[in-house]
Parts: sequence; structure tokens; C-alpha cells
Amino acid sequence: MDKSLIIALDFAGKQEVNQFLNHFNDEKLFLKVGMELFFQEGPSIIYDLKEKGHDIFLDLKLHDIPNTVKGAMKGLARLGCNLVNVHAAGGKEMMSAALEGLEAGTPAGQSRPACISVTQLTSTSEEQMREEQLVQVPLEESVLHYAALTKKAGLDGVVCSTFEAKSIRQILGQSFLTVAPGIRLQSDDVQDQKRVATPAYAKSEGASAIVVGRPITKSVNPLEKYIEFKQSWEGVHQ
Ligand SMILES: O=C(O)c1cc(=O)[nH]c(=O)n1[C@@H]1O[C@H](COP(=O)(O)O)[C@@H](O)[C@H]1O
Repeated sequence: MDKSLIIALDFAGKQEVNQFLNHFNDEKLFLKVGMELFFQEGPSIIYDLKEKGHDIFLDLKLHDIPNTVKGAMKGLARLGCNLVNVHAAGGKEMMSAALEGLEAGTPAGQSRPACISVTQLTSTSEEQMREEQLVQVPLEESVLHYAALTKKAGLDGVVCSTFEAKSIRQILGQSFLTVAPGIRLQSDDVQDQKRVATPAYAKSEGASAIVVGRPITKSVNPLEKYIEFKQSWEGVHQ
């Protein structure tokens, strides 16, 4: 998990996923399956990707009452993903319930998927947070607050932007995961993301892992683009 470059498979179905993965030959990847793909294909997409030897982040961002999240996580634990997530805004009780569900559902002899919370989405600016959520503290403080709550609930880390990763690990410890989406090379379009950084900067801020979607998945040469991101992330040619 540590130092992974996770590719977000935001595709509408298996056919598009297979076409995309054909570019990578036999390379073992860390892949993120989100709502778009999972809501179409269901658990079978996870089994297919696992059979090919890939690691999986199942990104369904659960946010509901504790009992519902616990039951959902119990079922998801059986899929054998490496990483799952919830929204920290669901609260400490909901996050603890997610963990209980995962522990109850993990088959004997297997390890429980790591569980992280989404703090403030990387598509949210401080201005939006103030106006739409009525949160009047600086955005970094809100993220740090959610991260501390997440740790208290017993989870393994958070999704945050690169800009909060260093403070979170300084305060909550180096083993607390900071998974950073909103990653772009200098030349890439930021699209709907607001808090955006390069892989090299994410590395320098000590992010545990980065998540990259469209710059790789929509590229005419996905493998070449993936290698470019990986080299920036791993500190080659800087
Ligand atoms: O939980 C996530 O993965 C996530 C949280 C967040 O705050 N921001 C964010 O962009 N993501 C996900 O990370 C991916 C980023 O995709 P691109 O913007 O295409 O690189 C998408 O699949 C998002 O769902």
C-alpha cells in the first residue's frame, strides 16, 4: 500500500476496463473501482481484477447510519479488497461501525481490508466549504479535524489532498495513511478538481499513496502516461 500509485478505473463497464488494461501487458497494478464501475458490474468486476493479480481500492465512500454501514461493510469485506472507504462526515460512531462490519465479514485467515475516510473532497475549495457546508474554519483545519476523528474511530487513514498530507502524518503518526487524489502533471487539465498537486510534490509532502484517473485513463497512450506519473512519484528525472 505504501508508496502506491493507484489508477482510478472510472469506466462505465468491463469492456472499457479490459481495453484499458490491455495497454499494460502483465504489469500488476493498484486499481481503484469506484461507484460508476461497481454500480454497473457489481462484485464480479472485483473478482476479475483480483484474478489478474491486481490490488484493489473499492471506493464506494459509504455514508449512512452506523447500522447500515456496518452491514454493508460486512458484505464488502468478503470481496477481499485491499482498501475501502467511508465519508468522515458520517461521524465517529459510523466509522467505528464500518470497522466492526469489516472485521466481522473478513473470512478467516484473510486480512481485513484497510479502511480510510474521505475528509474534504479534493473537488471542494475552501470557499465552497464555507458557503455550502457552513464550516467556517480553514479547510486544512477541517481536514485535520476529520483525520483526528478517523483515528479515534480506529480507522487506518484518510483520503486528503496533497496539501494536508504532511500535517496529518506529523500529528497522527507516520503509519496513518494519507491517500491523495487530485494529482496532475504540470501540463494536465485540472478538470473538476480544486486542490491539485503533481506526483513529485505529493511525494515531497509524504503522501502514502496517490490516486490518478483521467490523465491516465483518457490518455491516447495510457502506459506512457502511467510511466510518466510513476517517474514523477518515484522521484526519477526530477
Ligand atoms: O475517494 C476518492 O478516491 C476521492 C476522494 C477525493 O477527495 N477526490 C477524488 O478525486 N477521489 C477520487 O479520485 C479519482 C480522481 O480522478 P481524476 O480526477 O480523474 O484523477 C476519482 O475516481 C475520484 O472519485
